[in-house]
Amino acid sequence: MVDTNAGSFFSEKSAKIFVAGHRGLVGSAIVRKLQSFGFSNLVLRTHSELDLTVQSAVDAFFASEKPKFVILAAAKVGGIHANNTYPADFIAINLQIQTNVIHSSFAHGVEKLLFLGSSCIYPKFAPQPITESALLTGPLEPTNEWYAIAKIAGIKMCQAYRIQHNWDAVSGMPTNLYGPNDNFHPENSHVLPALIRRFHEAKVRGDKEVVVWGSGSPLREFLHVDDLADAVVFMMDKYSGLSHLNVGSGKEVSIKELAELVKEVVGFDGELVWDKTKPDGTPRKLMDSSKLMELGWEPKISLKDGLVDTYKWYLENYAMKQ
Ligand SMILES: NC(=O)C1=CN([C@@H]2O[C@H](COP(=O)(O)OP(=O)(O)OC[C@H]3O[C@@H](n4cnc5c(N)ncnc54)[C@H](OP(=O)(O)O)[C@@H]3O)[C@@H](O)[C@H]2O)C=CC1
Ligand SMILES: C[C@H]1O[C@H](OP(=O)(O)OP(=O)(O)OC[C@H]2O[C@@H](n3cnc4c(=O)[nH]c(N)nc43)[C@H](O)[C@@H]2O)[C@@H](O)[C@@H](O)C1=O
Repeated sequence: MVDTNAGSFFSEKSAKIFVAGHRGLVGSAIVRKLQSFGFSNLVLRTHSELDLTVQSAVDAFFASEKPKFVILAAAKVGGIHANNTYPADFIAINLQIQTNVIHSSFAHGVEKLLFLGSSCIYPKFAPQPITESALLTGPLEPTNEWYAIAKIAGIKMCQAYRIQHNWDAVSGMPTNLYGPNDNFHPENSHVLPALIRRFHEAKVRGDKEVVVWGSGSPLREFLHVDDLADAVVFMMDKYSGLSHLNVGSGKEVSIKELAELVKEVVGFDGELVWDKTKPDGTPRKLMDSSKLMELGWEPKISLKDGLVDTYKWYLENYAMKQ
């Protein structure tokens, strides 16, 4: 279902847009993309200025700012270890943030909201490539089911408000993302930034080997965050329907292939050692993003180019400060 309201976003470059989570990997890329298109009235709040888990503060913010559009890129986010270690945080914080932001957006007259979920919403053994219709057809991957349940609730909340109130809330489900402003924490980050940092630090120290988690056999689909930001702005303009939409590159690599590529880009010339005591997680999660692609969006940045760009960003902005 595609609504007739679609297509007006680009004609409203001075409309007030609240980008929640604007300092994160995704939020910062969305801000860059909106600014590059000439959107000039962005409302931004850091976590310490506005804690989105506090319902009264969120409601007061919407009552006074009254944004016209909302892009929800604030969440408790992390890789396989963080999801597996802090399940209470992942379910509770995400349910709180998204419930507060979605409800207050509706209550204070926001015209359109875009919610971001993740490919982990799908069953662990969903048929590949995964279509939107695979949602709620089987058990989830245990390492991230708490986060996935919160994200599924977010999709359903957007759908419920559309059905009951005819309100324009849409959901995008990105695949594994990477790029500038990623989280490079050694344990809590996702695989790609974790490996950039580990290979870089090993190169600097002159180590002979680098430890990589799991068996190396899981397959993952990676998308550069600038492509995701392009999809988000595209959806704000062109999409207004009940179904969530997958946002992926359509290309997958094994973790072993990824590790070899990061090793090459960073210039580490030692060996890889696999720590099989660490979980592999989902064996494969390639999404079918044809619904979004048929509307006219396409990814542009290859994994190799994106990795080179992200390692450059890491060297200039992160490694320098350690
Ligand atoms: N990274 C990925 O690979 C993927 C991400 N996504 C989705 O994209 C969205 C953004 O993720 P990403 O950019 O990677 O995450 P980041 O951790 O990089 O950024 C999250 C942002 O949310 C803010 N935030 C967290 N808690 C609160 C709070 N209580 N109040 C206000 N702000 C808060 C953070 O602020 P602060 O840092 O100050 O706490 C930060 O700016 C999420 O919905 C995520 O599920 C989906 C698929 C893959
Ligand atoms: C986006 C997605 O991200 C999470 O799911 P995930 O795809 O499993 O994420 P990941 O990037 O952490 O791991 C991918 C693979 O890579 C392997 N791996 C090797 N070495 C390291 C390593 O050093 N760090 C990490 N994190 N993983 C490593 C790791 O063992 C796994 O096999 C969800 O929890 C959830 O947040 C979500 O939606």
